[in-house]
Amino acid sequence: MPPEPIAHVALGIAAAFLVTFGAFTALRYLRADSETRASLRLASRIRRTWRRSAPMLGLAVADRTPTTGAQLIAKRGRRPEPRTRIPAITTRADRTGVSIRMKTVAGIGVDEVTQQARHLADLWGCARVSVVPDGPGRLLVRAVRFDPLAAPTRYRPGLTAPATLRVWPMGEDEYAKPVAAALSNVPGIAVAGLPGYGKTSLINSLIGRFAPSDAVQFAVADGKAETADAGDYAEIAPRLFAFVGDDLAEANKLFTRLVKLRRDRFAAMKRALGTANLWDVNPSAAWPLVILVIDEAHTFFSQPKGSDKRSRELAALAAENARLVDDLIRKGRSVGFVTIVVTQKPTGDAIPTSIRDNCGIRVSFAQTTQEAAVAALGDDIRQWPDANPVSLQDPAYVGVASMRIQGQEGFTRVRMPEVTPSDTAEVATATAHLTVDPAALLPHRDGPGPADFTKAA
Ligand SMILES: Nc1ncnc2c1ncn2[C@@H]1O[C@H](COP(=O)(O)OP(=O)(O)OP(=O)(O)O)[C@@H](O)[C@H]1O
Repeated sequence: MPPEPIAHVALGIAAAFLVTFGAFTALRYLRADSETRASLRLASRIRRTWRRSAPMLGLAVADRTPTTGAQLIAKRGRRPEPRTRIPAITTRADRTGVSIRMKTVAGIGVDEVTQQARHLADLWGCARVSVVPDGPGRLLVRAVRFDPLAAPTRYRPGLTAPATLRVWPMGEDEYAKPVAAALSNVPGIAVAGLPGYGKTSLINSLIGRFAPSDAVQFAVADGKAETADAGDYAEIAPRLFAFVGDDLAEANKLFTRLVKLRRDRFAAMKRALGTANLWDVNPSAAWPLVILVIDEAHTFFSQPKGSDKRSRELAALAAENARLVDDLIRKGRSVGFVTIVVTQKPTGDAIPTSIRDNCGIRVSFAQTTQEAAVAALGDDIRQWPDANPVSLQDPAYVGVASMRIQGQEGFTRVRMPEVTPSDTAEVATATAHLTVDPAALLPHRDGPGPADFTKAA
């Protein structure tokens, strides 16, 4: 074919491609909601201006070594101009902002881009910009248009069982990225914070989310409730296989029963499941994950002052409660126990430090003092002032907690969705038929082997 028609065909193909691409972009824009449209406009601005803004912020390098091609086409006797190399980017917009995938170039990596994060945020008109590695030679830059921590969210649990019990989706971080806490192989979770900042709502989210699964059983000791049929958990009682109020002796009976269950499970598990760790085979209806929530936990552990007979009895019960819960946290992980210790007062005088420090995950809503923040999250929190729960003392931060996230350095603030007691109660009532005492599910010592038991279950 002569050269002219070839050029026409190539131009035609390019034009068709551009028209299709333009139509696709316009359609995507028109179908998006107003928040996503704003993010799409931002993404387009970031791509358009990147070649100019990257060098202005020092995110470009001069490549002085000419390529072979450049040498060949350079005018005789003249050295080719150095090339400016900037990190290549692609963007993806969502409701909250834009995720930018960036390829590193020599000398410009995560540290260099992080140093410019504040300037990038100013340049793009964003609330925040974060930078994390995304595999070798790649970065993920997240630009959020507004502060996700400042906007309360709500979660309404449904009746569908979660796809996995290994993680608990908790909320979103300050870059609107989902945050989940591992439940698998985690012995305990400590939740601390001032009254009214969202601890109960967080527990509602846990119960509401996992109640539809027949592979989870819940027990609650509520130090706020005077009787077992009062307080925050009364309406979800149908989905709890055990429930006690603030009576130390009743709580003692529950913790003793659970330690016995832990031991019996340990004795039976290897034979029945062929493993000493339930997470190797995942919890099931016959071998459910046992979640024990101890709310206002200090009620059950604090030593009363006074030397009269009653005080001495209560002190003995509190010490025994501490010993039993410590046992569950230290030894319960592999047999499928997760103990959640919720308290307004995380300091050593209220919660034994061995219990608190053995909890693999620690979460803190607002705190009034540095001492309480350190007790809740550990000494390292002093080095992360932005995420310190003392700075969360503001009505705008009800529902925001600080925690460590696996694989991420330091502490992160997380916006938890509000889950109302009535929504949780609805799920608990609808799933009440799934409630079973896990002790009743244990195979008898001389009973059926693993295969027979699975059938029986
Ligand atoms: N995640 C959230 N987002 C927005 N608002 C929330 C959230 N969680 C709780 N709230 C609001 O704060 C109020 C108090 O929450 P919650 O009862 O969970 O606090 P708490 O820390 O358990 O308090 P207490 O220690 O007194 O039990 C709720 O009634 C609700 O209106």
